Amino acid sequence: MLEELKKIVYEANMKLPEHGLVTFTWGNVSGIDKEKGLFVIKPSGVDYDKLTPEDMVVMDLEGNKIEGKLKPSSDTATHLELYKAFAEIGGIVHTHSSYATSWAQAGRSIPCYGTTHADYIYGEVPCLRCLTKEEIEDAYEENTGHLIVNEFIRMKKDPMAVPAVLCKNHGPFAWGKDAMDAVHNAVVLEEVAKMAYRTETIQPKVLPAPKELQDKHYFRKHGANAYYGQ
Ligand SMILES: O=C(CO)[C@@H](O)[C@@H](O)COP(=O)(O)O
Repeated sequence: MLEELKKIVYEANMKLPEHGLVTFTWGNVSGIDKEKGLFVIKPSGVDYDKLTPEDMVVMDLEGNKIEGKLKPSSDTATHLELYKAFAEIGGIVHTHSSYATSWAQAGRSIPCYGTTHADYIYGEVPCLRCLTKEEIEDAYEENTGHLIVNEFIRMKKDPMAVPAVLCKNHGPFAWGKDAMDAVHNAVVLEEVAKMAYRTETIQPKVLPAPKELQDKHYFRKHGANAYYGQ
């Protein structure tokens, strides 16, 4: 079932250690088949060097395992809530990548300090609050998904213009139009987090890049008037 998607999601997962975004098994990637209403996700706690495409787990949007001999990622319910809320999302990545997680642990959103960030992410990468005691104790992963969805709606953020978020005291989630695009955005997020940290270290009083510059770089690559590339 979904052999092609399993292969793509497997390959997307393997990009995480390749890009230095995961230590041990600290991350997962999923991808959705929107027509079938099914998504494929990495199994929980399986070493990347032992992972195969056949190990990928197929889930439906009600949280039922449809195929796979292994347990799905412990973060499956978070992925599920994002897929249910945002139809544009085709792939999701969760990691504990070092710089993005450091910002999340500090409870800081990542300001847009330059065009590297603005080329991919419109405005800051928001850091959301930590879950409450009740939210943690009851359906933790599902509540993480609810928080991301509710906060994006409250902040009127388009998830395709801001394809990443930081969960306080936890770490980043990134997403994209498919699994590989989500990995691409997770790599960008980590680079941007690293650069922002260094920027504040070199100049603690630094301000975000001018709005006009952010707009120019974001919109020359995205939307109806984009002209970047071939
Ligand atoms: O957040 C955590 C662990 O704290 C998980 O996201 C991470 O270890 C990956 O878990 P899975 O192996 O996908 O279940």
